[in-house]
Amino acid sequence: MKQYLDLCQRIVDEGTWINNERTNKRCLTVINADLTYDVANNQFPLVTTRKSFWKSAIAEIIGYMRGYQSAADFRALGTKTWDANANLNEAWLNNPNRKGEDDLGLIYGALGRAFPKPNGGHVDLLQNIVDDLSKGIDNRGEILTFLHPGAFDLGCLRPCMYEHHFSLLGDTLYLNSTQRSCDVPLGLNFNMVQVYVLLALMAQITGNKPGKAYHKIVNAHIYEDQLAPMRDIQLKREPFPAPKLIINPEIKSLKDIETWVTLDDFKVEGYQHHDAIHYPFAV
Ligand SMILES: Nc1nc(=O)c2c([nH]1)NC[C@@H]1CN(c3ccc(C(=O)N[C@@H](CCC(=O)O)C(=O)O)cc3)CN21
Ligand SMILES: O=c1ccn([C@H]2C[C@H](O)[C@@H](COP(=O)(O)O)O2)c(=O)[nH]1
Repeated sequence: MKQYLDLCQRIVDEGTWINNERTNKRCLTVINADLTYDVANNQFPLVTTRKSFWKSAIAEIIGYMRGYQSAADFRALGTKTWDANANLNEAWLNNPNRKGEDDLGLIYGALGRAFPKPNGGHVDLLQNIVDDLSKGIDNRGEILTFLHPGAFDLGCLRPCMYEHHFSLLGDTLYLNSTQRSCDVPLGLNFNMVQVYVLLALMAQITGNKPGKAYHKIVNAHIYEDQLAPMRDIQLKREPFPAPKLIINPEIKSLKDIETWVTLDDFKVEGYQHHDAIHYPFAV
């Protein structure tokens, strides 16, 4: 939590105003931030200085692991966070590749579960990584990438957290996740949870112990209409201790995640938080 608040404060104190053409909003921006999550000791990085809707964050990462490409599928799992990008984003609505209501196109897992090969066919990157890690193999390239520059016009949004690189030291699993663009008040609140859960789940289904997760952010920003609540409300609050995340131990394989897992398989214990703050969302 401290590292999150330090980043928010750094943006407020040292950020540069940058005009963002896509959203037509100005963003107070810094370049480069490195966050670390101690998954081994269950230090769940949940924001406590406002109420966090952590179940939505977990629904997103499960949807990415399943390769979802429809906002309706994300809603069925328990989050509405992709509705605006599917159905209110002007550029996407005018894109001839959009296949109708709720279509997100080739985003995140839709690529990671079927990455197109230059010579034809697809690779299921996630399945390959799970297979290797389950056998104790780390080929020093266990990389789940969602970034395909040739597919940018086939999806509603380029992936923000675009790469997850897994590493094994003995039977301890590590994760390095990279994010190109980060909406710190809204997106990061979710992305921290997702990096943590991805390492915890991957360790659990491959029979390894979770170690640390390292989260690199390149462009970290606060939109102009989010600045006042961040600076004058959220940053004035005292954080509470980190809660614990409990994952159903019956989740044992990627198939389990693909088939029966729901948000009821995740519980947070000891979550003390301040009141909700409703930040504006830039489409
Ligand atoms: N501008 C922008 N920021 C983002 O963080 C973002 C995007 N766009 N587009 C793609 C996804 C969608 N994400 C979202 C979308 C909505 C919320 C949001 O509204 N969060 C509220 C309530 C969530 C709920 O009730 O479930 C929050 O208070 O955190 C968060 C992340 C993250 N990503
Ligand atoms: O997981 C996510 C997804 C999106 N975001 C934010 C970062 C930006 O504010 C927008 C994406 O806009 P681009 O113009 O494509 O950079 O969404 C996030 O923080 N986390």
